[in-house]
Amino acid sequence: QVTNHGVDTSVMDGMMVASREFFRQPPEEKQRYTNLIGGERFQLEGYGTDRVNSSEQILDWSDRLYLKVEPEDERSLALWPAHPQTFRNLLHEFTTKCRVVKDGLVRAMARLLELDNDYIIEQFGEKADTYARFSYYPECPRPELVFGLKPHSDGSVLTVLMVDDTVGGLQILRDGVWFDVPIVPHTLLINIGDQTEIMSNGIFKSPVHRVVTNAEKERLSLALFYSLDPEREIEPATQLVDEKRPALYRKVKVKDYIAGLFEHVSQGTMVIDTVKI
Ligand SMILES: O=C(O)CCC(=O)C(=O)O
Ligand SMILES: [Fe+2]
Repeated sequence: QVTNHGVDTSVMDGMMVASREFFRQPPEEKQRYTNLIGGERFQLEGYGTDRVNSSEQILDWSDRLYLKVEPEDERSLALWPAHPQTFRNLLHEFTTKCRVVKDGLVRAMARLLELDNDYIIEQFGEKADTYARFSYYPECPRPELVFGLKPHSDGSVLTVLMVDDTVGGLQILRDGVWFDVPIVPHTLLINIGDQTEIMSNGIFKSPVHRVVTNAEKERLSLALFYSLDPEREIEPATQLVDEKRPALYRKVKVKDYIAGLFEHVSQGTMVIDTVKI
């Protein structure tokens, strides 16, 4: 959890208010930004649920808006809500500020690993992808039956997460036990993702987490997933591999890893297991 992050509270609050306003609109308004091309072919970006692969798949109790925010010249502005009017500017502001937070964090992580300060920054590459995922979890009449978001670890290098400051629901798995993540208003939660686990050769671990539903209250969160350039390959840093500690993960193309992630998330399995040696 970071507090002195430099992201203005007005931008944070504004972003939450604008997002809530977007999700509270009637379905036909939100459908303008649908993630189904021609009503059927799934694309990652846009409004809707995850890709549905089979009728057996267990869906999450949530509404999603997924937008690519970086590289900036790859934004699909047509999918960025035009209502409320403040939405686009706030998202631009929020991501600009969070980028600085992320840069500071990955430098600190590189130092902790005794790598070059800029080791992780350089791994990101010129065309590093950042996605924003807005998750809106409506009140759920039968919270014991369904997750807001199934157990998973993030496929990113790291995730910057802004959560509702009145309703909990995020839980993290530690030693086989689920713990509630406490809510501290105006902090940002930082989650280590699989790409850091791989680069650090397992020194950092990406935690498994989930969101439980709530019978009385809706909940909103915004996650920024910072990921390497999809065309690059990722592997443990050579400085962290030797005879005593061999590579624990094989080299993989980032794009393939992310594709695997969505496959596994829909089935409730862990993609990181596919690259473990
Ligand atoms: O809604 C939350 O608090 C968590 C969201 C999350 O874990 C994700 O989007 O990957
Ligand atoms: Fe997550």
